Amino acid sequence: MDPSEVSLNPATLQVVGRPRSHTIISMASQASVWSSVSTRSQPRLAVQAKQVSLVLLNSYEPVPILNRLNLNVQVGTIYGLLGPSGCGKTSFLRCLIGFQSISSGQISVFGYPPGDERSGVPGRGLGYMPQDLALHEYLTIGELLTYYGNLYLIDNETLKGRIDRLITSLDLPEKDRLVINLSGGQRRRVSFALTIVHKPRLLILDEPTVGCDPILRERIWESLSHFSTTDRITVIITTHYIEEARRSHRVGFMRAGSILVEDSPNDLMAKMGSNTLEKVFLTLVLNKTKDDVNKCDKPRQNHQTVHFNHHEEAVEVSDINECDGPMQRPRSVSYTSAIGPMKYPISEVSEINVDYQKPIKVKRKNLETRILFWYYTLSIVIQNITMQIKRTPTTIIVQFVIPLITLMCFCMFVGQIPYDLKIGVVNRESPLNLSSLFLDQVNKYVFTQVPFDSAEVAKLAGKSRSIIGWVEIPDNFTTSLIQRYRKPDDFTNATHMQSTIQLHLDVTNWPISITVERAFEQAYLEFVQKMMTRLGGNPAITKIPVEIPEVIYGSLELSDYSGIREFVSVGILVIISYTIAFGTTILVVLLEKISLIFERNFAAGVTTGQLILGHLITRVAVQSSVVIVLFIITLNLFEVSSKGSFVTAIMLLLVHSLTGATHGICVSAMSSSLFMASIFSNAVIIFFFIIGGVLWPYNSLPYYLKWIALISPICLPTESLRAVLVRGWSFTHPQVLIGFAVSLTWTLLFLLGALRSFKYGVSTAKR
Ligand SMILES: Nc1ncnc2c1ncn2[C@@H]1O[C@H](COP(=O)(O)OP(=O)(O)OP(=O)(O)O)[C@@H](O)[C@H]1O
Repeated sequence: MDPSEVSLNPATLQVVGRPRSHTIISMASQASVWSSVSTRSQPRLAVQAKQVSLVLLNSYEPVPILNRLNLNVQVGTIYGLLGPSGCGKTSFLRCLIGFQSISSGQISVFGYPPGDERSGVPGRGLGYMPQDLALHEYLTIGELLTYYGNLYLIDNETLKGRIDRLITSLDLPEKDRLVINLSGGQRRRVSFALTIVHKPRLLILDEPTVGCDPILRERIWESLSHFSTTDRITVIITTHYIEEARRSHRVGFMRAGSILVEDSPNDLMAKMGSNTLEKVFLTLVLNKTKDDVNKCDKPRQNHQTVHFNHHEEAVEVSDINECDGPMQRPRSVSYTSAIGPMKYPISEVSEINVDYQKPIKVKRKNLETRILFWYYTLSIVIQNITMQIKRTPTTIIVQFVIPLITLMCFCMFVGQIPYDLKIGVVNRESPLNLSSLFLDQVNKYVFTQVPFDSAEVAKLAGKSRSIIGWVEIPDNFTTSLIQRYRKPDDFTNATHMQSTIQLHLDVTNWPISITVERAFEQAYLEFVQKMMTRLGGNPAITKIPVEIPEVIYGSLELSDYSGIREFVSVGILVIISYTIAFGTTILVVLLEKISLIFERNFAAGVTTGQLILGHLITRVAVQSSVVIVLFIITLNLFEVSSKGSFVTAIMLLLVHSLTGATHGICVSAMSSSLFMASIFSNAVIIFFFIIGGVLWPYNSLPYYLKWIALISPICLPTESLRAVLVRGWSFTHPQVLIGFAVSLTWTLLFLLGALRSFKYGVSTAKR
């Protein structure tokens, strides 16, 4: 029989499940109800796992995580999933919710496979409390509860009432307190409140009591008992506080990916001859094998009497099933809580739980309704992210200020002529000669001339880098130069040497040495023209006989250096708009992913597409303003041409930011830690920066690298932006279009990569 077809009415269950014998069942004891029911009728199962195996692929080899795991959880019971750290509890829960696909076996949740809409899991039928707190730190308690309440489609009035009741009964601070200002225990209570705000029919709690004080732990267990007893919520809970799991109706002990044994805590303790569940745990997990346990699992001979009184906080077990050996002794176990009565009765929480007696009905939604619902959820996600962005204005300021400072620094010095360079002068001629005329022409802004008596001393200064080089002028320079000019046919080697100015340079700094060479060439041209005038020659013959009467694109007014600035600054603009979007997206998305906020959202029924789109839309909205401001500053302050359409240029930069943001989401989806993401992203960005034609024309790249550069997300979009700005090409020009095409293609690829990686998690299940 399909478990989902069984009536969920607790009254029916009690009738069906009433034992024929003289078993006494306390009304509060669902444990005994279920142990009786299970022997007499086919119970309705909330969760059933049959022979479930999971193998994950890490970087080196397949890792078996779950191994033929079998587990049954009946509706309206608390199931304690116990086991040593790393035995696979969380992995199983993730499979159950549908976050992780299993390698083999079968799981059904309320009769359907995980992820099936009819089970309501993930979605409104599930309350999932992940191991981490998974809370947005910059939202208030009220905003968080409202966010999840809206996702679960609770109407405003009802939600308001529930939030108030949850705050009171879980003893939370006022609802406009930011989560970041809460204590650890308060955060855990908020996390618990988010899990139950929508009256789910299945609660999955992964170590909800870890790090909680005894009062809080008691409160959580009290709530769970109430939910299962009164409201027939099914609870699956993992915990390392083994003794507290005695309040479950059934516990399953896991080891190495499979369930060793499943039973009610009292039965287990009796069978194992132990008076604490912790001893059972140690015996099972450390010493015993499954066979040892099964030896004791003989048919029950005695009736069972269980008293479980919530109000007195005591459990008594007597006349326990008999078993061979040490298991035969009847035992009486009592568990008394040291906690006094709760400040707020749990019934205040329970008031919100009413309607999970019925299976979730999935109405056939038409396409239009589905699309509307999809956009409704997306809009809630966007509102939530926007609220967080508003709460952290410093991050927006940083997004503006850091690129602005970078760009300003870049434009302030890249392409500017170096100045105040100390150059040594060894002039062997007497003053008032042509050598002095030459030295007068050397640019005084660029060079400070430092006279030296001999070449040896100048060389020592050059070696110690107190000067960048020195000029040496021979003692007979003027006479030899005039002779060279007047009698070029009578030109000897000695004349050549005597009429030559020698420049000794440190050429390790390329821009500096180029500056020196150019400055001296310029000084020499000016010197020769002045000399011609003095000697009665025609200065016009000293001009270089090559002219550029017109330019196709660009301007000759730009000096060499400002030309470099114009070339590189366009690339820098592209890199900044890409990397800021890339970096901030990685930070935001990866932090949400590793703090399990994404998991909580998925569990609430938000899809990967909605989360990705929500982040993309908000990121690009913030990024647009950054890009526009930077672009305007670059154009106006730093001599960058803007011949083409402003709108086309901005559009190119925005599409480029979008590529950066999707790249960030893709890296976040594939990374499991910030460390891994930062290593990966730094490597990628530096690679793109170097081969993307930002610093130097990509045409100089070796042939095979050129092709890699051309298909990279930086190179062609940078060329397109240059084409728009410097040449004034329009949107329809093929070289501009190709920039858009490359950016959009990469955006699509990154999106697909992100969707795939988020879907399958960091590791892929091997079938
Ligand atoms: N993505 C992964 N790739 C490879 N191995 C993984 C991955 N995730 C978990 N594991 C391994 O799977 C095993 C089970 O992990 P899981 O988190 O399910 O254990 P657990 O029982 O919940 O532990 P704990 O009680 O400490 O939370 C561990 O050995 C863990 O190292």
